[in-house]
Amino acid sequence: MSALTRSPAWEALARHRQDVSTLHMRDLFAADADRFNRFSLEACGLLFDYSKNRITGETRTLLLDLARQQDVEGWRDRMFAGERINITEDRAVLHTALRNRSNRPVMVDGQDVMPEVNAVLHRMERFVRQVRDGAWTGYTGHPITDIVNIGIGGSDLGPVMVTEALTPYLHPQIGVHFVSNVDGTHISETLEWLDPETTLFVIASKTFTTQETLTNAHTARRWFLESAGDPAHVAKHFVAVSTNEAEVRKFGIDPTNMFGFWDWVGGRYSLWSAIGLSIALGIGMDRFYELLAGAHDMDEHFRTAPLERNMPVLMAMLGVWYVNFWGAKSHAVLPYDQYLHRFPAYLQQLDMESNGKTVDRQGVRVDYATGPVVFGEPGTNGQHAFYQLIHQGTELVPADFLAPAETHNPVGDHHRILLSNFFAQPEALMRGKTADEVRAEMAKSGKPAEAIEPLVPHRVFEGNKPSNSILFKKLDPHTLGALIALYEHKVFVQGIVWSINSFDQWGVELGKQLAGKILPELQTGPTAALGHDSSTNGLIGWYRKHR
Ligand SMILES: O=P(O)(O)OC[C@H]1O[C@@H](O)[C@H](O)[C@@H](O)[C@@H]1O
Repeated sequence: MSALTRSPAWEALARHRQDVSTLHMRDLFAADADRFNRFSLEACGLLFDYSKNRITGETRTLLLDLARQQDVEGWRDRMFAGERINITEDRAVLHTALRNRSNRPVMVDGQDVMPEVNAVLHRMERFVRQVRDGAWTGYTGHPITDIVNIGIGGSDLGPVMVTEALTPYLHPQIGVHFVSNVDGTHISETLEWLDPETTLFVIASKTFTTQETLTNAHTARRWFLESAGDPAHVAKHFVAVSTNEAEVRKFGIDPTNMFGFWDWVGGRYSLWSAIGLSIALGIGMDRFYELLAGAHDMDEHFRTAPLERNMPVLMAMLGVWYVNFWGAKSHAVLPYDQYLHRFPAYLQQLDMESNGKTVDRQGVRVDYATGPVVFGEPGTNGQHAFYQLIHQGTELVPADFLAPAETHNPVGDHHRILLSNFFAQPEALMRGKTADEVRAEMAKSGKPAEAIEPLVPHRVFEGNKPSNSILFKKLDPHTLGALIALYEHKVFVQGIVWSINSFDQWGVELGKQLAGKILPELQTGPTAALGHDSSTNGLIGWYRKHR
């Protein structure tokens, strides 16, 4: 058994889990009129209601004991202080410095990184202003009408999610597009509608060696040069965002058109860096600063609020409660805001790439579950698809419901209808419907008892299904910044509790290596020998016959 599962705080929670196993939230609410007040808090413009969870006051105390035992506060302070807590890559983890609007010095290896951070922001500011004002023109002297961000993973998911979320703030004359997939369909379908004379490509890659991104970037360059002819025009239409100046040069982008960042910014935490350039080009630099300020507010809350009133910590520990003590294997994120439709996909990388680990920081295999499978869709679409399983299936699926009080699109009764669903679903999950309630309801329809009884089990909802509800006034840049940072810190806290390194991603490498070996094999004739297992040989063989 690991030190964690033998630890006093863990064992106390395991015992407590037995004590509360028969409690139903319906009864907890009935017994305590103040439950909402006791289990909710507001910070950074977000109301976080976690009263619809399988918890009592004692559960919260014991969960926070576990957080303290695992030294969440110490690790948090080490992260903010720029210590190299990403031990397998020997790097600091400082996405918080990118949005440190207080400008407090942040030291890495004895050097304050804030002047460099601010210098890049100022360069971005100048460039963004020129492009948005039309002062930056393409090779025929016309202003830029379309931005294409070419990147993948953290160099795509954050920018695309934020750009979608902040659509109401986008420049009316500038379209922002994203190409990530190496599938030629993605770039072909994007370029189809664009004019090379007025298109600006942002090649976003921390390493500038990512196969998908470079393949797409070379295709974009060929497409551009087919019209522009002279490679000297590339400078007006291609900028790079990267930490790797040598590779940027090799690609043919002048470093004066490069926006840098640093190895202490993880890919999935990079939207706050120059990787956010496409966001800033879309919404403008002032709005981008508001996004940073929202995240900074959440950083300050996370850094200073006592654990009992600390939103990311509470959220994280509730996740630990379900994953480790109730056997939950997944977590649903359900935004009741169409603009947040890429939020679950973004969180999949943030959470699953960070905490999808089997060994602890010392490299020892863990004997407890780590990160859950994260999934989600905007409400109400999800309701008409997979909510059935959440309400009546055998799996326990804790869920986060998110919604704005105010909509950007006040059309008729839409927003009230949307919100009535947002309020109803967590209530239904919590309350459920008993067999007697089903019988009474069906009897009202005049059905005879013998017709009712066989249907009762099918119509019963056990209830007691946990959820968090997060409400905010309006989805604006500041609120979105706070919301993203909330989830970043949640994932951080869970990684600390599980004693894993949340900041590497070795698990993505093996597939890349094997694809590198297979690529040349796809060019050889149908009979060339293949050295894989029989399944992989069979699949490649079939492809070679049918291509
Ligand atoms: O920005 P880069 O270097 O092109 O990397 C893109 C993505 O590459 C993937 O391999 C990593 O798993 C992600 O974390 C990363 O965001």
